[in-house]
Amino acid sequence: MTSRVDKPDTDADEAIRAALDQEVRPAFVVVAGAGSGKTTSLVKALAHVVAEQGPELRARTQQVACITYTEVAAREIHIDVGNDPLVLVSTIHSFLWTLIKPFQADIKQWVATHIERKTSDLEEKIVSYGTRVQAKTKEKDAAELSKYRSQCASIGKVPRFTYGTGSDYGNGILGHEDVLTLAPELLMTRPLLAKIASRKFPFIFVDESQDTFPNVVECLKQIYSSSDGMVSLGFFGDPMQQIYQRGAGAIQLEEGWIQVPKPENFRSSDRVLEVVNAVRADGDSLVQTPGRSPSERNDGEVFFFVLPSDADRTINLDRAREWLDANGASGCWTQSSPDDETKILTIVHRMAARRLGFEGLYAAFNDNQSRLGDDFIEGTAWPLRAFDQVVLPVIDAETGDEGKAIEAIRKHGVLLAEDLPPSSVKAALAKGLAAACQLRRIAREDAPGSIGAVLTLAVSEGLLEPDPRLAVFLNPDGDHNDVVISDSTSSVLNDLMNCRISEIRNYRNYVERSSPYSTQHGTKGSEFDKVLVVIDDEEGRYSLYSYEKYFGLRELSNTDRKNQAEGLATVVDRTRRLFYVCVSRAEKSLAVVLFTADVERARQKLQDSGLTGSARILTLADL
Ligand SMILES: Nc1ncnc2c1ncn2[C@@H]1O[C@H](COP(=O)(O)OP(=O)(O)OP(=O)(O)O)[C@@H](O)[C@H]1O
Repeated sequence: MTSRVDKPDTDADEAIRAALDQEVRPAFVVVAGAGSGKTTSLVKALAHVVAEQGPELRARTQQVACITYTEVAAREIHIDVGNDPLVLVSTIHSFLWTLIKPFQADIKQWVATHIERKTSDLEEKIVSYGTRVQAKTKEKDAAELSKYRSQCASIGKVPRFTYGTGSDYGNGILGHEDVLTLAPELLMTRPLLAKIASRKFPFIFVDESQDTFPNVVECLKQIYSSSDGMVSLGFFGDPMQQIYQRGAGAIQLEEGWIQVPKPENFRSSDRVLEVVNAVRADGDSLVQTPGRSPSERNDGEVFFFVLPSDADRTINLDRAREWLDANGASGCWTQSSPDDETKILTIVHRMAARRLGFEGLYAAFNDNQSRLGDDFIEGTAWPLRAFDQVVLPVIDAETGDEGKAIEAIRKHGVLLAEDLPPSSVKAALAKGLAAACQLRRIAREDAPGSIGAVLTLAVSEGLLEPDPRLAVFLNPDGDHNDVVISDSTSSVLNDLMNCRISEIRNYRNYVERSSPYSTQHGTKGSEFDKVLVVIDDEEGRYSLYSYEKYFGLRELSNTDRKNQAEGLATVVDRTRRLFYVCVSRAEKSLAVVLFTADVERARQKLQDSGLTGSARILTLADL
């Protein structure tokens, strides 16, 4: 087991263990700030259950469930507990699917009702057409209606539903979104299912609970309450770090639940912690105390830069980094090696996209009025999954590691499917390797449109079993012809096809943190020695975030005021939370660079805001 398990115990760890060891197990909620060791406490709790109750749980073929937000986080936690199969660490989607997949009849019924609802909604729309409805819209609606009717006719014949990323009901495939709606609905309405789930998983822990969907939280509560004290349910989260729009935020405690505080911050130096607390003061005003022992504490350092948002941004950002090199106490801020300890956090925007070479991709997702634009910024857009799963592993295999390419094709394609007769394997392999060579050639040439070329080739040669939405886009009359995609999704896919393949790699490097740049979203849960947060609203193009509004440099819109009056999350709340996540990633040193039109006004506002603590605020004149 790794060092997270060996970290010294806190009061919280003792309180959690006491809760886990009770005969009638209470639910508990660990609510604490950034760097307080929530994930560490979760890992210690898992290790405790394995050590104390492992043999009993194994004998009853029960498992300990741990739900995390990403597959990367799931892998890390599983390693922490020695990859013990007793512990099932998974994302929300796959955990929910594990719970419901045996109940195929219930799933089929849900799907039938779901399609019926969509059909009747559309029928209603069609009968109430006004005189101004265009022929194109009528044609589109009629085509959609016939697809729904065809889906309805097919589902009776589906032997078993499986789970992919996008749905194709007629072919028995449920998508991510379906599982997120269907599983909570089944667990809430069928008491037997919740009971069975509680028997299988007597311990259920949720990390990053603030970003878990509210209906999932409700169904976990249902599993807990249906178990009569046999299930231990624990949430580990921080409402201030909720950065996904659909997250639950704070978990409401029910009667008899225990709230476990963790008041310390073990991550950040004193100066950084001062800013972390200042940013939080306007939110829920939770104040953290330094958690490290006096011998391990250090002052650290924080700098704020206010620079003009003109054409010289990139040059001036470099000047700020050079200034930090020369004047900061913590060494080099300018190296661009992936191993370097400086992390540069920017929000995904056109400027970063231009600088890092994925501007076309950025435009495809953000200029088509599609919800996929938000997913792109958050790093979760489904059309890009095919690249992680197959296209990039196959292209990367050029260096001689053909094994990884074959493994990816076997897992995500149809060419090397498990049921392939042994006599056909050799020919299929040869076909796959030839297609892989072609993919690499297209990638090397990297022409505009190479994304469309690689996807079309990977699908037609069976290297990739596409998401049904991508499949119907590429081949409207193919196997997934009943799948409906919206106009905005079609526009995104159209523009995506025209991009260069290198843009995907540049974007991936960026969101996956392997370049010195990271997205402000993708950095959640991580920590770095030195953090540079780059803030640039780019003329206020986003609706979700605005640092200018957050710092009081731009007026709130009428919608913002309306949201505020109704007690809904505003752009300022969302930006504060994102900023909190960013500044709290720093262990030793933090620098914040704000690009803005009126430097002097911004400098003054920052000064008055109290957010900068005792940090220096510098402008171009100081560099
Ligand atoms: N009890 C402890 N004693 C000393 N160091 C600790 C302790 N618990 C955690 N740490 C260290 O503090 C840092 C933050 O821990 P961890 O990632 O678990 O916090 P977190 O609350 O989950 O963070 P965040 O919410 O910001 O992602 C890590 O470097 C971890 O090793």
